[in-house]
Amino acid sequence: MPREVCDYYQVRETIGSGGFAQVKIAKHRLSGETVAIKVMNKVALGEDLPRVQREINALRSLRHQHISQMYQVIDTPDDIYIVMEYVPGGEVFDYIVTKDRLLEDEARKFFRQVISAIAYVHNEGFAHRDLKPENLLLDRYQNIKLIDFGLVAKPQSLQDNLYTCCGSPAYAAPELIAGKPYLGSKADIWSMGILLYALLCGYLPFDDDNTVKLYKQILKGEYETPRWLSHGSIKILDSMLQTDPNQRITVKHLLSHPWVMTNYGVPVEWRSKYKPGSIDSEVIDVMSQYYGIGTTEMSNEIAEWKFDHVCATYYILCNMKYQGKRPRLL
Ligand SMILES: CN(C)C[C@H]1CC[C@H](N2C(=O)N(C)Cc3cnc4ccc(-c5cc(Cl)c(O)c(Cl)c5)nc4c32)CC1
Repeated sequence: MPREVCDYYQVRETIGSGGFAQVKIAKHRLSGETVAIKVMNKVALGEDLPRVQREINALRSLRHQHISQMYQVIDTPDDIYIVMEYVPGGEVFDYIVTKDRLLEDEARKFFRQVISAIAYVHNEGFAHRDLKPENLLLDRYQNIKLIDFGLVAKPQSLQDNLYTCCGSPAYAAPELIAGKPYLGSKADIWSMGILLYALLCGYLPFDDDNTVKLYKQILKGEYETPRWLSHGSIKILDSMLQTDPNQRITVKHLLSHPWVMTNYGVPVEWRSKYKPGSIDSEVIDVMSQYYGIGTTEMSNEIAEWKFDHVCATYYILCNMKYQGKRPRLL
C-alpha cells in the first residue's frame, strides 16, 4: 500500500470484488471511522481505464442520501483508489434471500428509495446501467445506498452495449440484448422492473442458465405473475417491463405512480437532502479546530470539493452525524 493511502487509512481485508476491482475495508485514522476502498490496478484495467474515469467523474457530481458517497480519489502510478462511504447492512440481495420475498409494503419502502436515487442520477445527466439487488446496500437504518457506478453513462448519448459483455444479462433490457443503440435511462427503468419483481417474488422474471434461452425470454418480455401479486403490483411491473423502450414509464412518472403512492399519499422525494454548496458548520468547526485555521478558510477549502483527504475527512464527519455520533477527530 503506497504512503498516500497508508498515511490516512489502515487498510484491512478485501470485502468484495467486482470485475477488475477489489473493495477493501479500512479505517480512517483521524476519525477511527470505517470506509470502503475500491482498488484498481492500472495495468490490469487496460482499455477499461476510461470506465473508471467515468465512474469517478459521475461520483464527483453525485451527493445523495441513497448513494454511497465517494470521499477521496488517490491516483498513484500503479493503482487508483476510490475511498467511499462504508455501508454496513449488507446487500438487498441477501436480505430478500433471508426473507424469501418481501411483502408489498416493505418492497414499496425500498423501491421508493431506489426511485429517489435513480430520479436524482437521471436528473444529473447519468444512467447507472447496472441496477440489481447486489448493487443496493442497506445502511444501519435499513436505508438503501446505491453503489457500483462502474457502468455509468451519460443517457443522452446512445450507448455502446457494454452490458452484454460485462453486465448481468438477467437485468438487461431487450434493446440492449438486441444490440440496438439504446438510452441508458430507459435501460435503467427496465432493470428497476426486474428489481421490483425480485423484491416482490424472490426470484427473477426472466431466468435461464442457457444465455440464449434467457435472451429469447427477455426479447419476448413475457413473465409469470404469481398469485400473491396484487393488481397494483402487476400494473406497475407492466409499466416498467415494456419491451418497447418508448412504451416504458419514465422515472418522473414513477415518482407519483399510484402503487408508489399507496400508504404514503405523497410522491417520492428525489432531490438530494444536501443542498448544493451547503456546508455543515458544526463539522467545519471541528475541522478548523483540528487544522488550526479559521472557519471561513476551512469552508472555502471544503467548497472546492477536491476529493482529497481534507474533503474525505469532512464527508466522514458528516457521516458520523448521520449515524448519531458526535463528529470528532482523534
Ligand atoms: C459485486 N459487485 C460488483 C461489487 C461488490 C464490491 C463490494 C461491495 N461491498 C461488499 O461486498 N460488502 C460486503 C460490504 C460493502 C460495504 N460498503 C460498501 C460501500 C461501497 C461499495 C462500492 C463498491 C463498488 Cl464496486 C463501487 O463501484 C462503489 Cl461506487 C461502491 N461496496 C461496499 C461493500 C458490494 C459490491
